[in-house]
Amino acid sequence: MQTTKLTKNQIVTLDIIDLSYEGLGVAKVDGYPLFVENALPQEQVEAIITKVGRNFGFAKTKKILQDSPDRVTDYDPKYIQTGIAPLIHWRYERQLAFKRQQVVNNFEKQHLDIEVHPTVGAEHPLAYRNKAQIPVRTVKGQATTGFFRSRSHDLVPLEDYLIQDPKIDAEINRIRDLLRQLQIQGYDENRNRGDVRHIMVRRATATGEMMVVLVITSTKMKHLPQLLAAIQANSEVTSLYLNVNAKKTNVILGSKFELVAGQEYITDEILGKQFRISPQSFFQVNHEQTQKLYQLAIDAAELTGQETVVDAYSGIGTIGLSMADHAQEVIGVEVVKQAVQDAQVNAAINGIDNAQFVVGKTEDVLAKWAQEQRQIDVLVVDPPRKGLDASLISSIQALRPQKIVYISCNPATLARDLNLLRADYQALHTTPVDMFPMTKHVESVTSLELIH
Ligand SMILES: C[S@@+](CC[C@H](N)C(=O)[O-])C[C@H]1O[C@@H](n2cnc3c(N)ncnc32)[C@H](O)[C@@H]1O
Repeated sequence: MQTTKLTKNQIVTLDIIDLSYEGLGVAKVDGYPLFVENALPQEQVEAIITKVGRNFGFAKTKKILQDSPDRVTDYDPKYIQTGIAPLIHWRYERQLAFKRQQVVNNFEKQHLDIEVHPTVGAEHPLAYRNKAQIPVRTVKGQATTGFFRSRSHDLVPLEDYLIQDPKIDAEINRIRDLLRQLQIQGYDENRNRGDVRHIMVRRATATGEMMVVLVITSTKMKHLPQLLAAIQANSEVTSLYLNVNAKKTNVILGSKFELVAGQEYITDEILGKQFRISPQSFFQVNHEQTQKLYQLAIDAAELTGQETVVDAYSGIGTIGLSMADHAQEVIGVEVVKQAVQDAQVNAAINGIDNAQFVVGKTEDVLAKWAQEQRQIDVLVVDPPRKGLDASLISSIQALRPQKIVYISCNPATLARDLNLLRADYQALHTTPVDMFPMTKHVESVTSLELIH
């Protein structure tokens, strides 16, 4: 609670004592926490207060009075302002230690005593993202691409997105130029008007195949045939889709994808296997780090060839299919139907005949299997940020797989779930893997064993 009278726009001198999980510097004024943009631990900054809340406030650095020895100085502040790379001003080794510490802090909150290994860092912490969803707006009369300033919908024009595959950047810039030549307008969200809302591009790192999805407000827009023909003129675009989203909403994609040209999918390669990816399907965004993450999951499963492995939240089947050679059988469970169809095709193109994939919610499917008293030896879970459903924990306790491999993109829900499982499962260790360098996101693999 605020005891000192701080006010918005007040200039204060702050000693930064920590970094929040959001990547903001933490300072305290008479015990009142302030979260400070562009400030690092060990720094002293002059800052302007931007928001004063009941229990905490926000501030923005105006001047650094004392630098952290770990500060990186040669960066463009746009990458912090847009949230593209909120940790870019911190030495990469410090980012890795910070991510490990996030896991440790969350485990401590749940009184969990689990060994946390050092974060597995990336050799290429920039230019790694294989997927982009870039907003298109009209700025000064012409279609413009970029990123929104954090917590706003003000477009910051960009040409270099720093953490994206540069070939994706080039394609976005090329399409933006085509929009300008054809005088096609970007979306105006206040009036729900304009033609092109977003450009989504995915590029398979191993094969170079590129998928472009143009998100438009209506297929009746002017010059659409010319635009589509010009996009296809780049031979690297092997798949071109239209997605119509006419609604006044922040959701990027409409529900229907229409293939305009090329193949329905792009194909990437992970740990020597081919994976076809449809536009609706989840696919890990960092190719280099995904292979490390999956290898850790395979190692944690300690398969002998005899096991029934369940790959829950299986996406296009990447993890299950990477384990299939070492297991008796693999069953994937995934809620997105198109992703399950991709997974089935992926099993076939890799000549894998001991893997099947089921459409459904993991919590529903495993509840049914628990009732049927099915035998599962190894359960791999890779849920979204909200973690495991409470009912899934009960099903796991009924099914009692010998091993669980928990891949998590949110250490808070990971710690919550490990705590719920602790009576039945011992967590052996957790390894954070830096899937999203320069950002605050923390991915990890935890290995658990049934307590008999
Ligand atoms: C973090 S991704 C992991 C996908 C895959 N394991 C991989 O490495 O590419 C989570 C996946 O879970 C799916 N999903 C979300 N909620 C689900 C649920 N309740 N049951 C099954 N799948 C779900 C999403 O569609 C997504 O494909």
